[in-house]
Amino acid sequence: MVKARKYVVKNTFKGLPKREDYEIVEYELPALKNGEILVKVEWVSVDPYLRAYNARYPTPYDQFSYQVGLVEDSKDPRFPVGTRVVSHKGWCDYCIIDTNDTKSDAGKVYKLPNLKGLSNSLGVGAVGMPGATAYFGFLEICKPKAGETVVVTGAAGAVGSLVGQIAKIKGCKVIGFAGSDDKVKWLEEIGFDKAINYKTADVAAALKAAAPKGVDCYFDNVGGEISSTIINQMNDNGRVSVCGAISSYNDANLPKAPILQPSIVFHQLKIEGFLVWRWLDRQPEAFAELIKWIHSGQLKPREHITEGFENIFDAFVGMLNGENTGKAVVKL
Ligand SMILES: NC(=O)C1=CN([C@@H]2O[C@H](COP(=O)(O)OP(=O)(O)OC[C@H]3O[C@@H](n4cnc5c(N)ncnc54)[C@H](OP(=O)(O)O)[C@@H]3O)[C@@H](O)[C@H]2O)C=CC1
Ligand SMILES: CCCCCC(=O)/C=C/[C@H]1[C@H](O)CC(=O)[C@@H]1CCCCCCC(=O)O
Repeated sequence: MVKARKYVVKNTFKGLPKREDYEIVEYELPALKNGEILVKVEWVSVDPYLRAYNARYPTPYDQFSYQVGLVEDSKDPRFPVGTRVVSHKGWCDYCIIDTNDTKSDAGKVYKLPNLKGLSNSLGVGAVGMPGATAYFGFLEICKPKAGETVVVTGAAGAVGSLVGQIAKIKGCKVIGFAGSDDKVKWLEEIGFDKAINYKTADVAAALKAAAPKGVDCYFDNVGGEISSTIINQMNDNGRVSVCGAISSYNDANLPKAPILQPSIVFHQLKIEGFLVWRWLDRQPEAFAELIKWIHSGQLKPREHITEGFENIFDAFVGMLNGENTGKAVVKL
């Protein structure tokens, strides 16, 4: 018998999630049935959607999330012992996965792509859901052209830092907004043409100075007032990819932001939201390209690593508070 631990969400969050909203449950895993695998979890992801989706699920529920793990026992010949898998089984140290389970909206378990020597943690980051989000959400919706000006918010995070670097690969001028001077410094080191600390700058004036000819593409990770300010500086036929709205995930009531309709109409903007699942069947294409760019040095994924099962909650809240530069992951 294998003893396992998992985080159970006990409460619907109010504001920033609190430790007492979670309980760590220890239990014994049952024997494997046909079509099941036993996985020792190695990397767990903490992501903004864990906060954003909380109100949709009646409590208690097991904290879902992406994870990378090693198959230690198997009753499915497609996943032999020793295989590394990516699943959405969440914050736990051991789990049993039904390989045919399609219940999770986040998709079925799959084999970790061949990362050709890169860290397996990238399976929940640059070569996982956040990587696919940056790749498809930017390229398919913004359809950037070389020479265009691209703005990214949440620029030093998992998705934003990849979007900015992909935009540079495509020959664009890239401006990023992030929440600290250290993040700004790193973004300029990895090739952003300009990075701006949105907590200390006059956002409208700083953007006007950085993009005097206006903005062609905006990849929106945060929503709220800063997004309205950016959209109000867009050029004719500009494209906005709305990826998320982390500035409001802890708010019970949505904050007000300046009106956008005049800019949308006069500049004939296209504003489109997306969920990365739209391109699930094309995920291997994104992963192959992202791995190639990382190996060639054109894409530098950074990770903010927390160690230990007991520290997953702190890593989650830390990410919501902006402590991460790059992808926030937990090593078990
Ligand atoms: N549509 C889709 O399919 C998907 C959407 N997403 C969305 O993409 C966005 C980025 O996710 P991800 O890259 O994983 O997370 P990040 O790695 O970017 O981590 C979250 C970051 O958000 C920033 N942040 C926190 N509060 C605020 C605030 N009030 N205003 C502005 N920024 C804030 C912090 O950076 P800072 O220090 O700069 O404030 C923090 O580091 C999220 O909105 C997420 O929900 C992610 C995956 C898929
Ligand atoms: C305004 C809220 C926007 C939230 C955007 C966001 O971060 C979305 C993330 C999803 C992404 O499209 C693909 C995912 O895996 C994320 C959602 C996962 C849903 C979990 C469902 C739980 C389950 O069925 O097990």
